Amino acid sequence: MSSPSGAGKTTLTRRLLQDDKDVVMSVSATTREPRPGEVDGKDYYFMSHERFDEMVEDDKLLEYATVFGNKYGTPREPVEQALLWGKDVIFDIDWQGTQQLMSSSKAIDLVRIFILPPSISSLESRLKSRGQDSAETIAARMAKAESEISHWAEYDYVLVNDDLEETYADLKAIVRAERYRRERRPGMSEFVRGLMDERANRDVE
Ligand SMILES: Nc1nc2c(ncn2[C@@H]2O[C@H](COP(=O)(O)OP(=O)(O)O)[C@@H](O)[C@H]2O)c(=O)[nH]1
Ligand SMILES: Nc1ncnc2c1ncn2[C@@H]1O[C@H](COP(=O)(O)OP(=O)(O)O)[C@@H](O)[C@H]1O
Repeated sequence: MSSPSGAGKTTLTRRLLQDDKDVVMSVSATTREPRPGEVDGKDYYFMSHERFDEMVEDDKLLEYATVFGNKYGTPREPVEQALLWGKDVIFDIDWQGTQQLMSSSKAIDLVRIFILPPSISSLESRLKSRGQDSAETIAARMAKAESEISHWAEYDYVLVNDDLEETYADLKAIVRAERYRRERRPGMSEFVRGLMDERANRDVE
């Protein structure tokens, strides 16, 4: 899931995590400072530039990018573990990370969702009302919004997060429908074979 900063990714993903036990969050590594209330290991793995570079060198990140002057990356191991357990993983990452996941890791079956704000002025007021960034940081995020938004057409789904309840219902519908895609139902061939066998047996009887 990607969006310009402040469009509502964190709010939406937190709700989905609470509601859906088959979904886990990919907790990113970052060199940015924690915001008030953010918890290390839950919101992000906060770390120095040196530690981050070590993770890159050791190939411990599935993707990484520089956003607003800080580095952000997706730790590989927890994602691979969660997928092995049959979980769905949400990535709250920018367009650069999404492109890298698409091109590099064939093991990850990706659904890309882009969240747009209803207007630029509401984006700004949401960043201000979040009350966690300085005026300078908010200005930098607003300046970056246009370039993030320009990547919207690279995504499978695009949601305009005007009414939160409606957007959340749409997000849940997407997740639900995607789970029924034929290619994600490996047990289905066997099930259908069973149906055919049952039918053939009835012919014999
Ligand atoms: N490529 C990449 N981008 C990330 C990762 N984690 C966070 N981001 C992006 O970095 C940007 C800034 O995130 P953050 O500082 O938490 O501010 P936010 O935009 O208010 O959520 C957002 O666009 C995130 O989607 C990551 O692991 N990889
Ligand atoms: N549909 C919405 N209507 C009004 N405010 C919203 C909506 N969605 C999110 N917000 C608020 O906007 C602010 C930014 O949302 P957040 O989820 O932190 O965005 P992001 O993770 O994309 O930066 C938060 O204060 C959040 O409560």
